[in-house]
Formats: sequence, structure tokens, C-alpha cells
Amino acid sequence: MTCLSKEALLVRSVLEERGLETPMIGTGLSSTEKKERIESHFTEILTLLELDLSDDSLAETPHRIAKMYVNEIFSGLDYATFPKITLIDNKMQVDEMVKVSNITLTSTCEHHFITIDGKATIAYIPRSKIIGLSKINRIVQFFSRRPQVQERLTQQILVALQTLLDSQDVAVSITATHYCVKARGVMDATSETTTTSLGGIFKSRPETRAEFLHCR
Ligand SMILES: Nc1nc2c(ncn2[C@@H]2O[C@H](COP(=O)(O)OP(=O)(O)OP(=O)(O)O)[C@@H](O)[C@H]2O)c(=O)[nH]1
Ligand SMILES: [Zn+2]
Repeated sequence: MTCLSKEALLVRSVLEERGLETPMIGTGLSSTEKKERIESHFTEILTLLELDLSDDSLAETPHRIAKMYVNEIFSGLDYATFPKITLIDNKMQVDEMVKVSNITLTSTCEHHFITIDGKATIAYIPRSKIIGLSKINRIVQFFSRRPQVQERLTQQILVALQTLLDSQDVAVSITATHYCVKARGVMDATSETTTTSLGGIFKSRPETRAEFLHCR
């Protein structure tokens, strides 16, 4: 059994308490067992699509998909992959907004299992701690590597950062293209979806909210 970091345990318990955790069941399967089972089911799916798995280009596809699901695009379902978090005392007494824009975000729509491709902007007002910058991108990546709806993804990132920084003063905005909207179904190639989650002063103080939402 993997030992989870104290930050991973804390974030998971707060998300559970708030009803924001991704709905999951426990199977007790190891990562290797999951990959074996997924590979076997994808062999069946591709066969039902009448694809010839003896073709050298397709032969390894079920194995590739299983590896991609467990190790890559859905690795964020496992808190063992939660990033190592570096927090530093705010000795420099920063009390203005720290904002990180244009964070690359690639996730997967849980309704259609197809890509969500977007950007996140995140801000916080430092209190007692400041967080290592790359850790913000890593938290975005962690929660993106799950089947998601954009609204829940935005909230999970907000609450994780609030928990780690021990402050409500965090803001998250995500703008994304959903390939379930662009590449199938309604086939709209131009629309984008923006979701925003604001905490503390970003919610209560109109000037701070406006600075976050409108200043690049
Ligand atoms: N709110 C929200 N909806 C999403 C997200 N990703 C996909 N959806 C929507 O989930 C809905 C699923 O609707 P259904 O009617 O069950 O699925 P569908 O028949 O494939 O619908 P169409 O996409 O309209 O063809 C669609 O309207 C999607 O656009 C998301 O992140 N947030
Ligand atoms: Zn979808």
C-alpha cells in the first residue's frame, strides 16, 4: 500500500467533507491489475468495432490505452500522484495578489471521455505562507488528470489551494474548449467555456474580484 503525503491526505479529506471529491468506488486492484483489465476490455471494444488487432499498427493499442489511462490521463484519481508541495514562510510580507496566468490545462470530459483543452489563471493573496510557483501548475495538472466536468475541476483546484495555503483568498478561472462540443455532437468549433471559483476577499471585495478577472 502506498503511503500518501500529509498534504494529499488533507486535501482529500477537505474535498470529501465538502462533497467535491470525484465520485469513486474502491476496487482494491493494483495499478498493474487495473491496466491488465482495461487492456482486456479495450481488446473487446476494438474487436466489436471490427478492427483487426492482428494488424501491426493496432496490435498494441489496447495495451497503450490501458497504460495511458492509468499512468497518464487518469493518474490524478490516485492521491499517490499528488504533487510534493513546497510552502515558504511569507518573510517578505507580500500582501498583494500573486497571479499565474495561462497555465496549460488538458483534461478529459467525463461525459464523453474526450479531451478538454484549456488554460487556467490562478491568484491568491499571501498570508503566512507562499507556495512554490510550479506547485500551482502541478495542482492544476493533478486534478485535470481525471475524468472531469469543468465546474468541479475549478472547485477542486480552489479548495486544494485554500487548504494548502490555509487561506480563503484564492481565485481560479478556467477557459477551455470541450472536444465533446467541438469534434462531435453540436460540432461547434469556436465556443469556449469559462468557469470561475472565487474565495474570501476575491468574492467579497469587488475591486479584488475585478483585478483578478480583468487585469492580465
Ligand atoms: N456543465 C458541463 N457540461 C458538460 C461538460 N462537459 C460536457 N458537458 C455536457 O454534458 C452534456 C451531456 O449531455 P447528454 O445529452 O447526456 O449527451 P449527448 O447526447 O452526447 O449530448 P450532446 O453533446 O448535446 O450531443 C452535454 O450537454 C455536454 O456538452 C462540463 O465540463 N460541464
Ligand atoms: Zn463531453
